[in-house]
Amino acid sequence: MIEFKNVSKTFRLGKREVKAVKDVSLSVEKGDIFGIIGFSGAGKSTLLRLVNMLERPTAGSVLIQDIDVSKLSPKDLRTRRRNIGMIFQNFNLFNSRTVAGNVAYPLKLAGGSKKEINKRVQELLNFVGLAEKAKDYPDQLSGGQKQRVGIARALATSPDILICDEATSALDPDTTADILRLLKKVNRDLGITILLITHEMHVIQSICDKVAVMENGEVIESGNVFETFTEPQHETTKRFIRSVQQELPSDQVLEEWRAGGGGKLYRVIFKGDVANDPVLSTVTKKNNVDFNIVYGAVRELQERLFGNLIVSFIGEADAVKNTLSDLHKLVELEEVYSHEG
Ligand SMILES: Nc1ncnc2c1ncn2[C@@H]1O[C@H](COP(=O)(O)OP(=O)(O)OP(=O)(O)O)[C@@H](O)[C@H]1O
Repeated sequence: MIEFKNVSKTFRLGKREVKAVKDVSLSVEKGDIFGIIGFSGAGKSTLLRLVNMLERPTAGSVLIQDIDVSKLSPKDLRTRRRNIGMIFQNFNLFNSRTVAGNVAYPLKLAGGSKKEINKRVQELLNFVGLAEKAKDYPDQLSGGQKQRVGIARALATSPDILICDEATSALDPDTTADILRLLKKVNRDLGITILLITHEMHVIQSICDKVAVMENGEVIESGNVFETFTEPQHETTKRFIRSVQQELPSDQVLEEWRAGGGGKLYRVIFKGDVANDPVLSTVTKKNNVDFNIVYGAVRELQERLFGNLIVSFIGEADAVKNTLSDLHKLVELEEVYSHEG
């Protein structure tokens, strides 16, 4: 659907060159929710601007539905752009137009009767849950409602692709969750492929199927979200994952655990089907060992479960040894902390 083939973009500022995107190759398939994550300056916005044809690549090509967009005539470019909806961090609404007026704007540009436009606007406002706000102005809306208008406007011309530029970065956590749910609905119910950029790992974790991690203009890691999350290869990816998933218990929890006698702590990682099974209780029961979950979480990633628990085992030394050996065969296990009290 969207293919970056060895794409580079270099900006020239007088004698200085800024290599914003370096030899990026990525494939976004139809129906994907594809997230590009990176710290500020990584090159994410430049990559998006190459997709909506606001920038041309210095080298390589960007194909959208198999068409090299850098080779299109200005007229074809305008037609193609209608096929790509876009939403922004700061919503970019017209404050002088009503909610309905904002959503109607791209439809008026595309041409169409007043009746058709009104019907479509009503349909879109129903879809985003803002039908009763049609006559309000943007400054009468909350941030989340403004982004809903932005989404309705982006969907007006029935695009195949929706591009989201930090669409939830200006919103509070609850509103972010609402907007992410709406984006998922856009993807599932309308079959629209979504390409988003973000610096927030929880956005990737919540809705993306695939992810690419960018740093210094390069894609340093990419793939399925579940695999990337559970087996990150690059230190920067690990940093992003740590931002949503604490590696170790807090100092306070560790202190309480030390006060209770200490010992050794193990990280137990459950992936996919194993996360549904009572592996810990079965294995510890068999070996006559008790266990204590000091810290941890089981979360859902792409509708699969992923558990990361920090556990201590209490029992005879040999029994604990056997427990560890049995667990090794079933899940990922590593010693992460030791304190002899
Ligand atoms: N029009 C431009 N002219 C010159 N340099 C640019 C231009 N646009 C971007 N850059 C530079 O390219 C690099 C990548 O910028 P880009 O905005 O793509 O990164 P980003 O990951 O989107 O960061 P942010 O999240 O802060 O927007 C930066 O060093 C930036 O200064």
